Amino acid sequence: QVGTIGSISVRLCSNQSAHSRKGTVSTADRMLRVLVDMDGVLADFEGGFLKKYRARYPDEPFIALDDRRGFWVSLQYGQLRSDLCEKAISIWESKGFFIDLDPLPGGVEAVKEMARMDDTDVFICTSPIKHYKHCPYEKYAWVEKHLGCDFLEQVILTRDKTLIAGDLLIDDKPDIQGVESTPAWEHILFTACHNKHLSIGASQRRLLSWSDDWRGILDSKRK
Ligand SMILES: Cc1cn([C@H]2C[C@H](OP(=O)(O)O)[C@@H](CO)O2)c(=O)[nH]c1=O
Ligand SMILES: [Mg+2]
Repeated sequence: QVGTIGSISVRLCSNQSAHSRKGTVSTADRMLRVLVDMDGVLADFEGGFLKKYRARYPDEPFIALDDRRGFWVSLQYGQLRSDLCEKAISIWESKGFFIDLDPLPGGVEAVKEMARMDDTDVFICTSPIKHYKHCPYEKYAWVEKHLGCDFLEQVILTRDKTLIAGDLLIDDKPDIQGVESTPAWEHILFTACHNKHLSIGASQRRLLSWSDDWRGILDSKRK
């Protein structure tokens, strides 16, 4: 089905939910629930940022991906030169930034495979930036573009991931905090340019990339 919103033509999805595809609410307790982060895990935020920053500010210094340290891009740019903090922010606040992000290798395929697995529910759990003019819309549009419109059912937008109950959260942010001090999920740190040098606690697990053994990590949580 095709419809229009203003001048934008959109495909209309069926109303079928994940539950009607995979079972009923009463079986939900034996389903493995996997929460997959978006930026830095499925979508190449860091690569997309650097490409657009260099195109917009060709005469300004930049930080090569290999030299990135710390989760917040604007913090490291601000340390390089204080006015570069605002310039960095201007990139991801611009129209088109989030929708244009390239998929990270293997991510889309892995999430599609998870969704097809028995006893497995997969959700994309992502935080929008507070400059909301483009980002929330474009995050949904990215999911539709790369995973298909049925996958829009699986999108969770939240600034506080500790409130979301799941068995696993695969996320590139090293410290995930919020109002819930004991989140239900185990955080699997997805390796990214900004976190690869970090030493993590003995009990924390990493996923080095989507070529790493994500199926083994899911199996380790099955009851
Ligand atoms: C500002 C900033 C945002 N982000 C991502 C993380 C969040 O998406 P996600 O939850 O999908 O990883 C989103 C809002 O902060 O943008 C970075 O990865 N690095 C940054 O420096
Ligand atoms: Mg992320």
